[in-house]
Amino acid sequence: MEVYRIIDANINRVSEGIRVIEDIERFVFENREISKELRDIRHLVRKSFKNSELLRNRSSNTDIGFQISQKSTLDEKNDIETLLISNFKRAEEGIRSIEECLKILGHYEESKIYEQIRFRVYGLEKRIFSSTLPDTCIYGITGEKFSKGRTNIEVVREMIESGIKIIQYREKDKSKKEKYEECKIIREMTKKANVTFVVNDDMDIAMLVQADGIHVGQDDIPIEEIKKIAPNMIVGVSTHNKEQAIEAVEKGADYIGVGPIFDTSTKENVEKSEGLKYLKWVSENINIPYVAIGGIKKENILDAKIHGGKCFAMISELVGSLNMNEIVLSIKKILNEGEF
Ligand SMILES: Cc1ncc(COP(=O)(O)OP(=O)(O)O)c(N)n1
Ligand SMILES: Cc1ncsc1CCOP(=O)(O)O
Ligand SMILES: [Mg+2]
Repeated sequence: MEVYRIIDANINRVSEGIRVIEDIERFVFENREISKELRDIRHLVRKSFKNSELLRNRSSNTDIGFQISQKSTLDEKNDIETLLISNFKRAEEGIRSIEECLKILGHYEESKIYEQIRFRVYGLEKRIFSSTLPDTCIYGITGEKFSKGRTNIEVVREMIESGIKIIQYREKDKSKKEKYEECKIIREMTKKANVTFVVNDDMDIAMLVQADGIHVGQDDIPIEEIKKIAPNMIVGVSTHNKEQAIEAVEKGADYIGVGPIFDTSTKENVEKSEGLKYLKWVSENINIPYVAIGGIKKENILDAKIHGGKCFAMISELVGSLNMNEIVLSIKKILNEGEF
């Protein structure tokens, strides 16, 4: 029966799609937890039908889709992210197709199971794509004291307009209530502009305004605790040496702050680090995203890049500039990266 052929074809499609994602998570990102979840889903899909029923209706040599796919050049994937996206789509579409076929056959219970599988896959997709920073970025951080008379909100607006894609709210001189009110507004602004929004220190505020992430220091709430109550939130952790970096990765940080790279007077009682030497070590040994921070200016950012820097967090260089567009453009030009 034709409907069984559709189901059969889609079981293969889903399993293959998930297998590609699983291999990337396992071998490229070495994410044991996510690859295990993918393997479980793949096995569930493979075992969900009696093979005999499906195999009787299998006829791949007369499948016109196979002949089209052999000639197609549309599916040439040239980077890991594109490969992940297309295989998620392949798996999700396949599951949906199985769900619908099961309904036609009157198997409503089984169709519901496939619906649940589809939501598990959506959840994984969200986890994979929301938990990483872009490969290269300018990471803007607020600080009203250094903003030459402008408010945090005004500065954030300028950051967004100049194309910064990740912004952290850091404010050491305001009450909880004031910080909360500002974060609420910034959340709205960043959401509209598709900019990632991270809150420094205050987990309660991050949760209340539904920020994308929280950044914590070495003496703040442990990563594991944050993950328990907010599993989808990006967690960034400040690190100043190799031991802290390794520990942050083991505990499940989504990215680490690396620094201070250069001298800075923006942060009081700033920690010590081996700066560029530490950054180079991170670039060679740590396999999660990392953000260089501390005293980064357009005059020294190239040096940080040469030492392995890819994402650069800045406070005074950005908020202290009266022309945000100009400073961001000139930094991009120096980094010679074009689009961020
Ligand atoms: C991207 C990034 N890296 C490091 C820090 C510093 O955070 P923390 O150690 O919590 O110190 P304070 O910023 O709270 O003074 C950061 N905020 N962002
Ligand atoms: C928050 C923080 N953490 C380490 S250095 C630093 C301050 C960064 O500010 P600036 O970019 O002005 O040096
Ligand atoms: Mg902090």
